Amino acid sequence: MPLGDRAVGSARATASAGFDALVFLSFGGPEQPDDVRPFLENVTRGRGVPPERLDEVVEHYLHFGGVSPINRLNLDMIAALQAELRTRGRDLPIYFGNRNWKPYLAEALRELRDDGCTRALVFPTSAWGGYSGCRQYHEDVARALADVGDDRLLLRKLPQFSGEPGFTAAAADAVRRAWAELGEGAPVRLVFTAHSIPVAADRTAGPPDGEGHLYSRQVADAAARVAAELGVTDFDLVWQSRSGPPQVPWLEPDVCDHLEALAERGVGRVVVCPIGFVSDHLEVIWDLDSEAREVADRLGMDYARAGTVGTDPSFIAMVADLIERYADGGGDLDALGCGDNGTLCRPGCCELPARPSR
Ligand SMILES: CC1=C(CCC(=O)O)c2cc3nc(cc4[nH]c(cc5[nH]c(cc1n2)c(C)c5CCC(=O)O)c(CCC(=O)O)c4C)C(CCC(=O)O)=C3C
Ligand SMILES: [Fe+2]
Repeated sequence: MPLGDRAVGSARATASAGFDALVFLSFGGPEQPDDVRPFLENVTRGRGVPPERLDEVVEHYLHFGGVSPINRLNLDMIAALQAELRTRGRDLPIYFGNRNWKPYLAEALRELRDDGCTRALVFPTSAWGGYSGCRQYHEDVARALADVGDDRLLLRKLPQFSGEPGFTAAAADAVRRAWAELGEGAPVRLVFTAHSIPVAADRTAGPPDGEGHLYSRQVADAAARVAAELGVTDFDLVWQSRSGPPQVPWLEPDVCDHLEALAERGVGRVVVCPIGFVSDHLEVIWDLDSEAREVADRLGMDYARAGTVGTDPSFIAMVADLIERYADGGGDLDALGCGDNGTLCRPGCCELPARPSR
């Protein structure tokens, strides 16, 4: 741009830096039994997930009629967010797009472009850094843009939000409700859980000049902040839903193994808080409400699962705050996870480690 144009005035520069749409970017999930296999193939392409594991996961989805709750839950969040933005006088249109299933991100981009929008903020439904939680969403944006092939589009991904007080406040409220379900009685052990990832992927999570382990550090920080809000000093952090070949190490302990260990130590009551996920999607309702609950029942433990933040007003307000911080072109563009058109927040950030051969 010629210097003369730049000197026209900051007012114009600010106005032109504003955003005219929001893209709500999520994981996606099947809507009917026939979707399950192709969906899982999308998720695991090139990832070395053993076929036996996929067969098991197919069964989990079929147990719920081949329908993941994730799309409906995302639409609920979108409705709540739209309402919140409206009450703030910010009527940004919201477009819904996914990584692994319909509606795909590229469809959302075509739709917003056809509606005359060119500059969109992207809210990803992951709070975390790391390859799966952050970098892969940048890759989704880059791939969808290449697919749509319209170089007028600007997509700015919002940063990782695991450190936002509204996120942990909403999770703390959900733990309080789960506690209330158990009622008075013996002490209750508080157990946080998040999606396991390969140990090697955790090691490379974060900027390459940092200490790595960004994902597990963020999860541990968020858990500690929720516990602090509840006045709990002694709690556990465990992992769930591991896949991949058994000889590849993933973050441990697994939630079910941990319940066994707690029972051996005489713990009789637990609240499990799925801090790693924003909605009650399949990995929550299967792995925690079916598998882990069954283990707890067998061990004679009282078990309550805290809700996810979902449409909790303090979580939705946090998302709206985040959007407003960036909507007029402001906000910290160096914040971890923030990037334009699929550009990584740091070069080499959250590298996907080479997969060990079987
Ligand atoms: C860190 C993380 C998040 C949290 C951040 C975020 O929210 O993005 C997350 C979320 C989710 N994971 C989900 C589902 C699945 N994840 C899988 C596989 C994997 N997840 C991984 C990591 C994560 N996953 C990894 C390292 C793999 C191995 C394959 C690979 O390297 O990519 C598989 C394949 C089968 C299996 O092996 O389990 C499925 C079906 C659903 C949707 C559930 C629904 O349908 O309701 C959601 C929200
Ligand atoms: Fe996953």
